Amino acid sequence: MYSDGSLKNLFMGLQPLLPSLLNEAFWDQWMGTKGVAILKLLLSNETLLLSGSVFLGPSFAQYIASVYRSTKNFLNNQLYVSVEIDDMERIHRPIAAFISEQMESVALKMAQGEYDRRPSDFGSHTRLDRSSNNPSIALQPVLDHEHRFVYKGRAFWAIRLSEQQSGNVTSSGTPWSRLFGGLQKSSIRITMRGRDIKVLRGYIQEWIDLYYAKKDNKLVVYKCSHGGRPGECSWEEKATKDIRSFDTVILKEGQKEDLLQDAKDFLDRHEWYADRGIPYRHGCLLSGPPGTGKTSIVRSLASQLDMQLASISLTGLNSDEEFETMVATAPANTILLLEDVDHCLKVIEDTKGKSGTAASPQIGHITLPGLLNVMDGLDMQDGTIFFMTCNDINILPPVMRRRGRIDKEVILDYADGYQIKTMFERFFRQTYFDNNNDTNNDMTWEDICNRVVQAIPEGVFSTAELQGFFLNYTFHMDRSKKVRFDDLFGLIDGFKLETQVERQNRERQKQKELAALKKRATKEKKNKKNTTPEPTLSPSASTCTASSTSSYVEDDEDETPLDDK
Ligand SMILES: Nc1ncnc2c1ncn2[C@@H]1O[C@H](COP(=O)(O)OP(=O)(O)OP(=O)(O)O)[C@@H](O)[C@H]1O
Repeated sequence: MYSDGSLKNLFMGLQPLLPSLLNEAFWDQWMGTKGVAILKLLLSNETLLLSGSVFLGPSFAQYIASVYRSTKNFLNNQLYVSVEIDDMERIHRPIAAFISEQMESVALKMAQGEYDRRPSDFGSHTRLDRSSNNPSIALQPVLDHEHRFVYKGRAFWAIRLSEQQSGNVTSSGTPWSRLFGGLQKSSIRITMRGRDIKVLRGYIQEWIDLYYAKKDNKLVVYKCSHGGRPGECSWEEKATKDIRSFDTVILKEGQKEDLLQDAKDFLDRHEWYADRGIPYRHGCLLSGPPGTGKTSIVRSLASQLDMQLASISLTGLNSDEEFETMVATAPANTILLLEDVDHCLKVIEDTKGKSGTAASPQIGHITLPGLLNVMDGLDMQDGTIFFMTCNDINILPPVMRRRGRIDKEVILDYADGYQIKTMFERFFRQTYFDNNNDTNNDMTWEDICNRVVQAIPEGVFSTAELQGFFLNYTFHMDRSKKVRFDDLFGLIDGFKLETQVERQNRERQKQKELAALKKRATKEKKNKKNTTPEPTLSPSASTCTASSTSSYVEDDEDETPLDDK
């Protein structure tokens, strides 16, 4: 499209040659007299001309097309610069969002509609003015159709290339992963007039920055998506969440402030680590019953530290190598979150004996030595903070909790009096007491709080359970249009019973999931054993011995720990 004018110039340049082409002496010179005689015979004999056209015509047409293509490419290379971005690249999403935005100011006859994943105020000036919460549509160029748009007075051409057309780029996702994952490769090519590709790079970087600027005050959650084969995985931006304010996470007194200070101290000590040659990474372990705020505090900490969150599911990984790659390529400025490690270690415990390779216990496909290696931080980017969460800390082998692997351990247990009171205040004080004259007549706020703390036993309910209970009560108050906390005290016994039943159900569900995971892991090991004559242990695995997860012993136990910190 953008070389048509240049081709015309080329043909104009060839015009002066025409008289020579009509002169027989010119062809004599090129083909010799015999060649010209044969050509004349062919052209004067109708049968030969016809059969020649039928058999040679298509090849000739193909030849002409390929000459056209190479001329076009030649001219493009001289006059235009292009950047092609594979859809597996992390920058693909921001660029696609920017192009989608441009499509709204281009006269399109046809476009591909897709779910609008742009930040909420991205391109708001052209977006449909909608008050509905229904999903909205974004327009993308149709595959293999080029579109011209103008940005800051410069013309750009964008094309989404299909699998067949985008042969030029490769990325972390290889064709194999697409083949096995059923994914079609595609890419975006951006073209601009000019000779210096750095200028185009500057513009594209601007579009990416624009995309992320819209996400300020948001928490971006990245998750890894897996290809079909080990090592084939990449980080994907999964969600953009509102920032969770620090005040809304209610831990035991001083706990969250302590966690925040710990992370800040670490981030301030880059040089300190470098001077001592210690991997600049920081491991934190949060343990406690379900619903005590482990995930919530990590999210909130990420926002407090102006960082994003990258979450890895250990059971979804295909191999130690994949785990290392994920950690090494985690998006910049993110906290790594490994949730429910105890859950994964239970799978290790149950499947390792059956494989006959006790030295290589596995979590799905990753081994305990693999996990420990990653925790040691050699593959981690400088400045990585990772959080592990677990419900039962006793399942974790001591070697995993060693200093230098885990630098900070915090137990988030069932709610104490402080948490009950703080949460109660957050839910009710302003809306149902301070701003409401109808409230409990003769009782002061302190009276009400004291009664609540006395009625709800400490160390029995998780903060998530309390949240559910209080939330229901606000609905009840709103419905009945009455604010009488007396009712609340009467509901506490029922709440205890309900909680008990819910916990039993949750436990049953967890056991089911665990059994399914173990079954999958054992089956995969069996399959592996049948297809591989002798399982090879990774170098890390061969240096380790284990008789049980909890008594896991490592050769390098005498490594210098971080105790001198
Ligand atoms: N300490 C807390 N402060 C405020 N909200 C909390 C707290 N604990 C739990 N919640 C609320 O309960 C829900 C679940 O919390 P969260 O996922 O953080 O718990 P968790 O400890 O990570 O649970 P699990 O062990 O099951 O992963 C969230 O909606 C969260 O807002």
